Amino acid sequence: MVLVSSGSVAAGSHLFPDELQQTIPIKKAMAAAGQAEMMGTWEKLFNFPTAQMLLTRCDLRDRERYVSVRETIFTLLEHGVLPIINENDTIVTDKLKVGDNDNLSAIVAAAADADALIICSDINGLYNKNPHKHDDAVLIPNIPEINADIFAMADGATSAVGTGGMITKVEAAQKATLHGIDTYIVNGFTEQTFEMLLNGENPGTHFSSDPSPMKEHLHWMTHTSTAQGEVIVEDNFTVKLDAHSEELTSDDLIEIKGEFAVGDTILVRKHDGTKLAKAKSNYSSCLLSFITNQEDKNFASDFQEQTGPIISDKNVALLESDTL
Ligand SMILES: Nc1ncnc2c1ncn2[C@@H]1O[C@H](COP(=O)(O)OP(=O)(O)O)[C@@H](O)[C@H]1O
Ligand SMILES: N[C@@H](CCC(=O)OP(=O)(O)O)C(=O)O
Repeated sequence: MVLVSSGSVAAGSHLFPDELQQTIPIKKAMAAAGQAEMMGTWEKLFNFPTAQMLLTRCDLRDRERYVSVRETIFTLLEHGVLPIINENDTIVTDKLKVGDNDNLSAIVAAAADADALIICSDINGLYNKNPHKHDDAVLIPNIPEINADIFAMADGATSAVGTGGMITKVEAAQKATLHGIDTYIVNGFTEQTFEMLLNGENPGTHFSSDPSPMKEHLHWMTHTSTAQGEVIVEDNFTVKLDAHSEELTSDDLIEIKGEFAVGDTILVRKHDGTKLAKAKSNYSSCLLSFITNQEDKNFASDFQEQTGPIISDKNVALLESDTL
């Protein structure tokens, strides 16, 4: 069991009673003060040891740090200590944060090789429309596949402390099920929920895991890692996932954007803006820009012959939607 818990901002808010507006610096201070109180509350409820892990997107998008996070989770579990994970709200900026604990929990579930992800909410599960706005909304007990129709049912949050409402929960379910993890959205306020879960019953909405999940490192690249830069390619370019073909050569490149090093994740994007794939770059942005700007095309092919392809087929994750 791994617990991803929100609550630091809410727990710390009473220490800042005169702040009518929760600005970002105030929220960060509330989180710093409230995180200890939140952990104290959990510790009082359990008769076994707990451990705190505070993460940011930076810790998860970097493969080395991600592997280190996994190692700590597994070590804690092996020693009977419950990892309690939250975002490190005190140091994150918009660029560095995951932002909501639904998506964070899906990333953690993937990192922990979880069998199931259980998202406890203030409502029984996903309804066909927001029940706080529509009296005739109906609970959907089983969702075999997440598609645009399912996303269309999900609306934002209505509570003062919730972030994302059902939208981020469906996003989390998509990340987890593609990793082969069964996902549940349940009501965390009722005891019956947990009795049913322990009996192997579904108390809310169950999203079935994908029967052919993505390979672990490709899932990480698609759903956790963020691209450090972009390579812009000709509009007629297609990514071939064939071990014998050159995936990307200098002839296909039009422009290099951003700064990235060897091993960083990059986005392969068509000139018309379409996102094609995320991939691990075997070249730095500096070297790729140099190669792209060479008049002598033989230079690039000679260079690649010795150094190898820009991206290799084993480290390419095709993108199906424009949202990742
Ligand atoms: N289709 C839907 N089904 C159920 N709840 C929905 C739906 N669309 C939006 N919501 C809202 O999402 C809320 C749950 O999300 P959120 O407030 O972020 O919860 P939590 O704080 O429990 O994570 C519900 O209380 C409801 O207002
Ligand atoms: N990390 C923040 C909470 C983030 C958040 O609100 O997430 P969620 O539980 O998805 O609504 C905290 O501890 O206050």
